[in-house]
Amino acid sequence: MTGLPAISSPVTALPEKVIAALRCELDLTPKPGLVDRNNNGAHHDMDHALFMKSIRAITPWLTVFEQLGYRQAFLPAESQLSLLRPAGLACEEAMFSATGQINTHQGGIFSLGLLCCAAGRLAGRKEPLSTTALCQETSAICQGIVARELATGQVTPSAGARLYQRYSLTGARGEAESGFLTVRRYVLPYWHQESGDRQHHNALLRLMAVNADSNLVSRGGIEGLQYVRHSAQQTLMAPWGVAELEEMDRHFILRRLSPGGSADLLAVAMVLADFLPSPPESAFGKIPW
Ligand SMILES: CC(C)(COP(=O)(O)OP(=O)(O)OC[C@H]1O[C@@H](n2cnc3c(N)ncnc32)[C@H](O)[C@@H]1O)[C@@H](O)C(=O)NCCC(=O)NCCS
Ligand SMILES: Nc1ncnc2c1ncn2[C@@H]1O[C@H](COP(=O)(O)OP(=O)(O)OP(=O)(O)O)[C@@H](O)[C@H]1O
Repeated sequence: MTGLPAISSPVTALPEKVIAALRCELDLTPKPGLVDRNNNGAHHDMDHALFMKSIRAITPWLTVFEQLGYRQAFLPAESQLSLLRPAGLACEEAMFSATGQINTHQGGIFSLGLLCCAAGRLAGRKEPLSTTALCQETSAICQGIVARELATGQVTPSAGARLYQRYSLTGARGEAESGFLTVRRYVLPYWHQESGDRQHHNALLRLMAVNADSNLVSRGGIEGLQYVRHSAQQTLMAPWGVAELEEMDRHFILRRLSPGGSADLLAVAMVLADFLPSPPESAFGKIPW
């Protein structure tokens, strides 16, 4: 698949929610080591404007992923990935051509593209969209991907495959195959503890504290990953705010560390959190009269 195929209107709200999440992740500022409105984090080849271009290039493909899922909803989940992949690769190509071959969103396209496809499959079978259903469907689509593409070493040599062989890191594939377990276990249960930007900063810190982010290892080795995890854990253990995040940003930039995998999972969390039930009114300390 090269050019964009003819597409009709989206059948679910997922493509729209994904675009909103990508924009929200990008605009969230400060973000340690990552591109945001203040700076380019640990990156020399990309900035906020380039990310915006990348989001525009990705946008039409999200409906393609959703519609592939919708039309193939009754095919077994295990046959879906190979049918989705040509569109995923074409979307990556559109991103690379919009950014002058800079990798702004490869991980994001993979994780969020799968969620769009999962939503399409659920809608095609007239099943309601929920956090659990979307995660289960994504996991079903990706069953066996780590064993097939990383464990056998058959995948074309990618950063992810090398890191699996050396450190058993399963990266974006492992997260998707687990049905985004890191997000479900470490982020969503705490989503309504905060609101506004602080809600998203809290989620990003929680992700950085636990995520086996292969980006960090390919840039800074296992020590780089440990440094980021430790730094996020320490920040969460004391009162924190923008000043602490800016301090982390300075340290990550000095060490050239960019938690790109956690940025991708933050966007995944934003999409999934939209399906969480609203918190009970008492959670906002409402006076009962
Ligand atoms: C799986 C992909 C992304 C391969 O990449 P690679 O081997 O380099 O994997 P790896 O996991 O190391 O990193 C890729 C990107 O994922 C993100 N990432 C890294 N670690 C994590 C993590 N723990 N959790 C989530 N995302 C992560 C980062 O942004 C990183 O740049 C991919 O290019 C691919 O298979 N593309 C084909 C298109 C496709 O199948 N699309 C399907 C859905 S549309
Ligand atoms: N705001 C963000 N800033 C930086 N990276 C992000 C951001 N949001 C998501 N990412 C993710 O981080 C990944 C880019 O990371 P990185 O630049 O380390 O990868 P690379 O280009 O493969 O490696 P390198 O730059 O070391 O050659 C993208 O695939 C993207 O999905």
